[in-house]
Amino acid sequence: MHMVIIDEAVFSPSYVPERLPHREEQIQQLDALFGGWLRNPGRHYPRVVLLGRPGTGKTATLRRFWSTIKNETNVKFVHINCFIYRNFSTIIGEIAKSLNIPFPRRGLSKDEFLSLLIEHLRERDLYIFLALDDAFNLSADVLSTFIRLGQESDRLGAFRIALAVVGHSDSMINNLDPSTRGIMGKFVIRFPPYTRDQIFDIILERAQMGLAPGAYSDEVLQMIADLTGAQSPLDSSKGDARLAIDILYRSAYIAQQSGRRQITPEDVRRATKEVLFGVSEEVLRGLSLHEKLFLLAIVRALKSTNSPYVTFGDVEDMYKMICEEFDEKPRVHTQLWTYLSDLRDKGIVETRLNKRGEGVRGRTTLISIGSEPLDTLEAVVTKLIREELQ
Ligand SMILES: Nc1ncnc2c1ncn2[C@@H]1O[C@H](COP(=O)(O)OP(=O)(O)OP(=O)(O)O)[C@@H](O)[C@H]1O
Repeated sequence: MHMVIIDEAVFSPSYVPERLPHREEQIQQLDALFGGWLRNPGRHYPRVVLLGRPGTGKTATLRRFWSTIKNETNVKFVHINCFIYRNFSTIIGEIAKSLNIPFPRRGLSKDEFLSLLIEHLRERDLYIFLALDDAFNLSADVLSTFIRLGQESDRLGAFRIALAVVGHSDSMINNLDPSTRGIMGKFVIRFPPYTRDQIFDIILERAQMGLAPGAYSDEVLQMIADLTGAQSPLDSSKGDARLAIDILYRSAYIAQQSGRRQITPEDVRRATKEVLFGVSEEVLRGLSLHEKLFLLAIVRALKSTNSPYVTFGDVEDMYKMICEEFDEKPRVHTQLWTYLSDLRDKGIVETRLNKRGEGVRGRTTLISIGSEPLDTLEAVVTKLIREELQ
């Protein structure tokens, strides 16, 4: 079998790459808030909230930042996954475990546990950089406890704790009582959803590290980037690098299992179908007759090429042929553009502008379908058209 994937490890969820493209600013902000304390800890309480939707690199950025610092310091990094550890006793237990502190499992009050922790830090002259990841899983009460712990840890002479709280949205902080909210106050670093171009850079680096040379083309990476990247920061469902990397890996796997050396657009469609919901038949049924004919034209035009994209012009030609086939009078050019934007809004097709556009009208908009194998889509759309014409 041809090896398409040459390094599985770079696709594992825990892998943190050397470079994190497009997160330079966030790393700098972390350094501004924590760098001084980490290199010479104790004199104040550094704290931050990292906010961004899933897959925007919050955890990776935190880990990358830490790895640039760790050798210079007597601080320990304690990372708590709050999806798994949700209540006070399991979190304090995890902290104790990662510091090798022998802790009684029960029998102490919350305050006694906290005092014991601070006491141990003082005795061993240790400091901790505590990351509460996915902290929206915690109750406001538990989250407040750890935010205040840092504030109060100087009772024994030094601020022994730095805190990073990670979440998806402002509501995690807004739900806290005003005085605790005040402690986190203005220390917020935001992680905007990755745009298509940014996702492209990220998966290109991953492909260079993990896939055989020649196994991937720019076009295939672009296709994944278009599917997963945000078109604007307001695009609320997109911008997830984890999803993009996952689709890349699955596409590579499918190519490899099929005994091919190269990932094809159809591999990407199959891979995407595994991780996203495909287009539902209900949505297709709701399209007008000519919108269905136009969609069928996109599908057929894509099938006739090996490229992930076709131009609007190609589709228009195909549409006219299909109208002839079904004995329908073609709709006018401008109407077709309306269909296209509707199909895009419904998530059935993606569009992008051809950067190397030759400037010929209709040749500059590229259309692709990433979420559904073309054969399935063609069969369903054809069936629906026939039903409607009967
Ligand atoms: N800028 C980047 N460069 C390279 N890889 C990245 C980048 N951002 C994220 N990734 C990768 O995407 C995946 C998800 O990133 P990460 O776990 O940091 O996201 P997150 O924002 O913490 O998500 P969640 O909120 O779901 O925990 C990881 O595999 C990570 O390595």
